[in-house]
Amino acid sequence: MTSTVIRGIGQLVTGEPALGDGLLGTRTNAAVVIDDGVVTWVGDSGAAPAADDAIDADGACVLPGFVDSHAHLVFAGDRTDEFSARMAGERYAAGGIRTTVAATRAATDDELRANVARLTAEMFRQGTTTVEIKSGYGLNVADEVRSLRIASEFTTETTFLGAHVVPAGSDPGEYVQLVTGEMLTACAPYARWADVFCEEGAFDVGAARKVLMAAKHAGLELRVHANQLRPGPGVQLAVELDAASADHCTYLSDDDVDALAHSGTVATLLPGVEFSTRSPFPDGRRLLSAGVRIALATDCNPGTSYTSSMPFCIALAVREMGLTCAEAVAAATSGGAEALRRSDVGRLAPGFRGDAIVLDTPRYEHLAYRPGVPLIRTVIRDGAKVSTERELARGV
Ligand SMILES: N=CN[C@@H](CCC(=O)O)C(=O)O
Ligand SMILES: [Zn+2]
Repeated sequence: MTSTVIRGIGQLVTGEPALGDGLLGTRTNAAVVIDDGVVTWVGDSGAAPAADDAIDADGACVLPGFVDSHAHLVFAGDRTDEFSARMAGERYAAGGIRTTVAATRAATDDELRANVARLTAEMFRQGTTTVEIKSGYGLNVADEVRSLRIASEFTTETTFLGAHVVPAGSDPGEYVQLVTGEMLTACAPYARWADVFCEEGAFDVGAARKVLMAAKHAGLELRVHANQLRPGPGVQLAVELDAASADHCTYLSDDDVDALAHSGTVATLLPGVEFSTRSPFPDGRRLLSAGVRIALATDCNPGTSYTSSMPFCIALAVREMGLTCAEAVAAATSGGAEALRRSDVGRLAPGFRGDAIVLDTPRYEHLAYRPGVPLIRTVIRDGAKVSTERELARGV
C-alpha cells in the first residue's frame, strides 16, 4: 500500500460542500492524503498524517482533476480550411463530418492510436484525468469497431456513435438498420455508452429513438447530441429515455429547460463549439436558476471544437455563459462526473479517486481570470504525481 500526502495547499477545492466553504467546499491551509489511489483524509495541513510520499503545494491551489465527458478523439486529418471559411462567414453544417470519415477510414490503426495518444496527452497536461471518447468517424462496422477498440485502450468511458451522420452513399433507413443491428452487436462489447446526433441533417427523432432503444436493449447507457444547431426534440428524447446527458443544449425552449430540471439527465455545455462555429452561447445561468444540473466538456473534435483544454472551456463558460467561476469549476469536475454517472471522480473527498491538479496560482478563479495561460504545475492521477514537461524543465 502506497500513501501520498499533498500538503501546504493554499486553497483546496474539495468539490464537496460539506468539507469546506461554498459550492466548491473550499478550505485554506489544507492537506489531502491518498492511499492506494483513493482519498482517505482531508483536513488542515498541520494535522496531516504521515505518508510514504509528500508533495508540497507551496501555497498553491489544488483541485480535482477535470472530467471531460464529451470528446471525439478517434479520427484522422484536420479541417483547418472549414474553420477558416467559418471565420470568414460560412455557417457550420453537419456534412463536414463526412470529410473526417473519409480520412479516418483511410488511416491505419497506429495512426488513429497516435492521434488519441496525442490528444489525451494534451488533455492530461491541462488537468483532465477522466475522459469520455466516442466513435463516429468510421460509420461502417469495421471502422466503428476499431475506433472503439482503440478508444478503449485509453478510457473505460467509450461511446458508440455509429449514428453520427448517414455516411455518403447510404440510404438513411438502411443505415439505421445497420446501426441498430450488425454494427451495434459488433460495437457493444467495446462501449459503455451509446450516443446519437439528433438534428436536422443527421438523425430525426424517430430514427434517434430507434437507435437509442436498440442500444439500451443491448446493455448500453445513453447520451444524446441534442439541440445544437436549432431548437428540436433531442433534449426531450434524452429526458424521456433517461439518458445520462443531453449535450450541446444550445437552443432550448422553456419546456426543454423544465424537462431537464425534473430529470436525471445532465445538460452538458460545450462552449468550444459556440466559439469555433461562431454560434450564440447557451445561457448557463438560465439552466442553473431552473435547477438543471450542468457539466462542461471540450467536445474535442476536428470540426466544431478542436480544443482539448478544460481551462479554456471554463473561461468561456464564465465569460459567455453567465456562470460564476465556482459554478464553472464545479461543472468541469463533479458535473462531468454526474454526466458520466460516476461517483468516484470529480471531487477530492474521502472515497474518491486521488486525481488532483496543482495550479501555479493560489486560487481556482485564475482559471477564468487568466485565460489562455498555462497554469497547471502538476497533475496527480490515482495518487501518483505525473510531471508536466514544464515541471521537468524546472528540474522539480
Ligand atoms: N455535432 C455533432 N458532432 C460533433 C461535430 C463533429 C464534426 O463536425 O466533425 C459535435 O459534437 O460538435
Ligand atoms: Zn460531440
